[in-house]
Amino acid sequence: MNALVSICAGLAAAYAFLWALLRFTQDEREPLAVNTTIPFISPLISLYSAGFRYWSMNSRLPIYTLRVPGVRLYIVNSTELIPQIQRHTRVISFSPIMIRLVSTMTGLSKEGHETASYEPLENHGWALGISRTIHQTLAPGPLLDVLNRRSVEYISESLNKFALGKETKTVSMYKWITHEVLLATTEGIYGPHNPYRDPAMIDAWYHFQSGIIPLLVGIAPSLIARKFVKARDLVQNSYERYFLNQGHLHPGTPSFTKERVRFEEERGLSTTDLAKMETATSIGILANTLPGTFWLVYHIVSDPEVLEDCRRELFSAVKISDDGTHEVDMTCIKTSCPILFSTFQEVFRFRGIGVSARMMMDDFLLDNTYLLKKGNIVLIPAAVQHGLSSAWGDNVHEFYYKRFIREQRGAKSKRHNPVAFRGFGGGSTLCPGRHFAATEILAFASLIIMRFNIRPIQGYWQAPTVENGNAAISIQTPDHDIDVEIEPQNKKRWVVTFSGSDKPMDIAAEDIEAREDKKEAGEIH
Ligand code: HEM
Repeated sequence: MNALVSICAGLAAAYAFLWALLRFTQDEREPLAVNTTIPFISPLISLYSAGFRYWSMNSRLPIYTLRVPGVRLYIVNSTELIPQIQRHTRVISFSPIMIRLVSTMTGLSKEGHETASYEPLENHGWALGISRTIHQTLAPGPLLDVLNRRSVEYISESLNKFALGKETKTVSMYKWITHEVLLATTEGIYGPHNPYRDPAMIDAWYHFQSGIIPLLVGIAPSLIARKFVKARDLVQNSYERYFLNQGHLHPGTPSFTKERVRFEEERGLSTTDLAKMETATSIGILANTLPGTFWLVYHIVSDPEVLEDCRRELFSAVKISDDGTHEVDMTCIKTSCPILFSTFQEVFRFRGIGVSARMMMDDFLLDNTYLLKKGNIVLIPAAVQHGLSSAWGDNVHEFYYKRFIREQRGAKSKRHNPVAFRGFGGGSTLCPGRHFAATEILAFASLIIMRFNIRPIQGYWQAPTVENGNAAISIQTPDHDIDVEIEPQNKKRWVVTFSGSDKPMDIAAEDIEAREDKKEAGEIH
């Protein structure tokens, strides 16, 4: 009995202490602290149990604080606050977070970590320098065209082979699509020595990807995340062989890879650390592109109206010669298929759940109202923006494939606020791979829907649930696969080309703004 009383008294004292600690350390100018029933613990329980749905459950306040052990999380819901956060890149910075993520996830050496941590807010430091190199080599234009062309060629050749032989094939749709796109992406990015040509590397990568969160926890990974460490080491060893064999220097390897490696080597990074860095980069390159392609194909083929509209639009861009050869330039598809492009954007709105993270480098009064304290973290969950009826209308919770077509809303009606579209993040860390990924995903989906009929084996389409997704990925992943029959529509010969273009697509708010600025300056019409 006495023991029970002592335990209860101890718990009550601990609770009172935590309550007082939270209350007296929370400045009243800071965003309101919520979920404080058990101070510092309740948010962890809620986040663990609700997963990505937690953010939408708390979307009423413009901004709020979650107090968790050791740090405050400032969660931003208001669309109006987002540009203000993205403008102040020195005070509200991504660089320290990026360095920590890369270092912890990959087990970078001490010297590698020092190199990566050098001057994180300055242009000559590693973080901003590598980001600049990546953005330059992935910007629309000739360098990106090389990358896109190789991926499109791979997709076209692979689908040609797939269409040969047996009339109808049965596949697990998610597994098949992600495998095709993984190879198309990495063939483009790593050139003729692509390490993913080895099936063991592919297996190891999938395994590593599923363990990012345990690896990021960073506490004794070789004990608590043993199997993921093993998979990560296999991926790293494979990359190390690629660099030692100078795969990155092959003339068929694009500037995106060449220039990044040159930048890292100039900073004295060892080949082992280079391979570790590349292991982290592989997540950015692949983890969202694979499920993104699956969802686009799924949302088109599972709805006869969407399929019909997209097919009609796509076939108007195909040239059919006298012998029946079908010829298509994927560059035209990007620019002349507004329904398909709107469906693509709707996929990333409807399925996009990324959370942009920034570190407070100093105290800052946001919007002259909210005090954000140095050393804490700002989070912008895309799921909140994507679920705002104020931004998207009453049908916000439906998949509406024509949502992004401007004419759809009438000439006079207002376009949706592009800032509320966060499928590719925003601000200084807006995904630089969006144009590459969009081209590849659109090319794959286009060829699939033009060349094949896809039917679910169970006789009807049922959207997979998405409860067990990977918190490190910016888009939902299906909990189970869908077995489908794929049948070629005809046996015609297809010639697929990619002529290239330096014209960016209107994917993010920043793309639209840049185009409108150019129009105003008379540079385009
Ligand atoms: C459908 C595919 C993709 C999606 C949905 C996606 C999404 C995102 C998101 C949400 C961010 C974070 C932005 C922020 O924090 O505000 C990001 C950043 C980034 N993405 Fe992507 N991404 C995709 C494909 C790619 C590809 C193919 C590459 C490379 C070839 C790439 C490279 C990067 C890099 C390097 C960053 C960090 C940017 C920086 O630090 O400046 N992404 N991406």
